[in-house]
Amino acid sequence: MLQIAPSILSADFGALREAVQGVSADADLLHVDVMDGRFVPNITMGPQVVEAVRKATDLPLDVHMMIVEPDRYLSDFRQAGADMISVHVEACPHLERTIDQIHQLGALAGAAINPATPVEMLVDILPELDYVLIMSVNPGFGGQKFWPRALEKLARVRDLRGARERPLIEVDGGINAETASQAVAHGAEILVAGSYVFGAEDPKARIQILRQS
Ligand SMILES: O=C(CO)[C@@H](O)[C@H](O)COP(=O)(O)O
Repeated sequence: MLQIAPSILSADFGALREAVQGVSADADLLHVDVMDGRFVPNITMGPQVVEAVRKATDLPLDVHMMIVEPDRYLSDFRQAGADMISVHVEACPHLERTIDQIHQLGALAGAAINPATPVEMLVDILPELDYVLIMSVNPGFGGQKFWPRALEKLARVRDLRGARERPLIEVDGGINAETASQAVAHGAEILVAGSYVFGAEDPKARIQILRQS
């Protein structure tokens, strides 16, 4: 079943609780973008924000770590309420160990890859992943244009997975009504959407549109 994960990066941080509660009945997950100004050229939120969001909703929190040395912070984010944690292949020299650490903490583990990173990097670790996060923009900012070649990458992950149910396939960046349909047709099962949902007058209606994809 298709899951919709609004990204709070595009929410009004001055009214974050209201923004989160406004989508909680309609979304399946909440996506939380953690950026450090090193792995990506932007700085966003830390465990305190995750803790505040945790108190505002019962939805599973899908924390996307766009940081160097994520191993140092996994436990903090898990304690703050992260249910799913994805780390970047490009930031993890010992990805298998990092994924194992996430599992030891009791969270679902995902591997995220930038547009320029081939999905083949994941072949040997695929059976250990709960989800793969295909970036369809270069990470760092909301509101960017969908990178069409991400579609081939989604299809390649689906092929690599074969008949197995896991890892689930998540896509993030530039998702709107049109790109959502294309992404789902190529294998996406979790759609992350920031500006399309939180930039709208009626975020709930936008979630319903994405669900039709
Ligand atoms: O990780 C990121 C950006 O790096 C995303 O999660 C953004 O939050 C998606 O924003 P939109 O492209 O949907 O506006």
